[in-house]
Amino acid sequence: MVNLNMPPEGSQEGSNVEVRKVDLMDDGLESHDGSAIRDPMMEQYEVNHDDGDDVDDGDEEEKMNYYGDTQIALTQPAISRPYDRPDHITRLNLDAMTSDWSLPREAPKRIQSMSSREIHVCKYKYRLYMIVDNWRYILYFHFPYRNLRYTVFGCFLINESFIACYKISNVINHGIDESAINEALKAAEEFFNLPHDEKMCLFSDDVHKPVRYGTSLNHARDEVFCWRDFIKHYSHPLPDWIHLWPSNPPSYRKNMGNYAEAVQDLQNKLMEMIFESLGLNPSYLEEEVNGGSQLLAVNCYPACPEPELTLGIHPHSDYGSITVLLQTRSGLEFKNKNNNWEAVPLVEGGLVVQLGDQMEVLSNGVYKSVIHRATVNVDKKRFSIVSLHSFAMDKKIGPAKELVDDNHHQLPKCYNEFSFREFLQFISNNDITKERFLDTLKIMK
Ligand SMILES: O=C(O)CCC(=O)C(=O)O
Ligand SMILES: [Fe+2]
Repeated sequence: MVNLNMPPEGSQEGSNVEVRKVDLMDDGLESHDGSAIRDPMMEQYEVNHDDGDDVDDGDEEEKMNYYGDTQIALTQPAISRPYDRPDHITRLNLDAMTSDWSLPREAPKRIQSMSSREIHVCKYKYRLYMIVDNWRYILYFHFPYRNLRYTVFGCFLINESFIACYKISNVINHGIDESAINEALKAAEEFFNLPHDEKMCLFSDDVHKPVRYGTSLNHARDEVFCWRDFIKHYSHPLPDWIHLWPSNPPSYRKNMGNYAEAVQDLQNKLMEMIFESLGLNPSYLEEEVNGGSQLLAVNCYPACPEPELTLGIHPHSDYGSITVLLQTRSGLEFKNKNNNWEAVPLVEGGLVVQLGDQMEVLSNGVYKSVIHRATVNVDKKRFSIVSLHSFAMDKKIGPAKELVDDNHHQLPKCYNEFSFREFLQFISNNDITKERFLDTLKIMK
């Protein structure tokens, strides 16, 4: 078997996605001539068998394979089926994308002047700042909101075991009922169990559609599809969108709606804390935060016979302010400070919170949006419900003026402003696995 995990020739950490031709004959399997060896493990995933020819001849059946609900078909043209790969196969560099964790210039004066351990009594009771190695660690204690316990760690919020798990957070005691979580997950599972044709009624590759079912990031452009199905829909304010959501399974709207509202409430609290941690007023942009957009991405990652050859979702950062993620099993990974992939541990009842591009821009680079990806596993399906929060579609977000000091060249403005609509425009026209939207906003000085 060809080792597809070998780095492509000439590739290096820091480069964007690399694609290369792979000599499929090396694996000793006949390639795509209609007599390919079929792996019985794979067989069980496939409903829409193709006709065995190797060209995209427009066969209706083959087109269905691309987007079929049995996910082996979703990634069929890409990297997951050695017996079925066309000769011109391309593959993902699973290490694609690097994070720039450095502060844009020097830390803001207010941060510089803090001693390395300083306890503040603030709205949320005690806050402990620790500045280590130019990194800002902020821990909150005794947060009164239904006993929420978490840690703000660098750019991420984590639970109290911040050594084991850094730069991304699991929030516990978040106040969202276990039953709301379980019912939302049940609705997700039932939705993905629906017949293929029914789900395909919602299929679209138009990223502007308020409700859409699909796979991958950009169906029209992606050379390699992800090993996932998703249903995405706007969710806030709920009455504006819920009537567009799937009407089947019958409990979907109610269960997913309850969860969406609870997470929206949680994000309001989290945003207050994050602003406060930046030295801004907790009610900074309050109206815009409350009136912003919430997009639920409900993901299903089926078991994958060759998980090391594919990904559930390509490396990317989220466009918004914060993302609140519920996962049924581990699989989420993020790029750490050393540019290595690190798994986010599964914390029972916990919600993962990570910061997105809008927060990096708004904080003028003090906080960084996290590059993350989802892996898949060999024998178990995984679900995630990802609540992507952002400011309103046309609200331009730039660095907070309190965090910019152009006059004294202490902390120049490091990013141009952008709106959510501009991000959508970008992903419609570009392959975001090759170019990071955020990089287009950086002001080089
Ligand atoms: O499912 C996951 O763990 C990651 C999903 C994700 O990053 C996204 O939907 O933006
Ligand atoms: Fe994401």
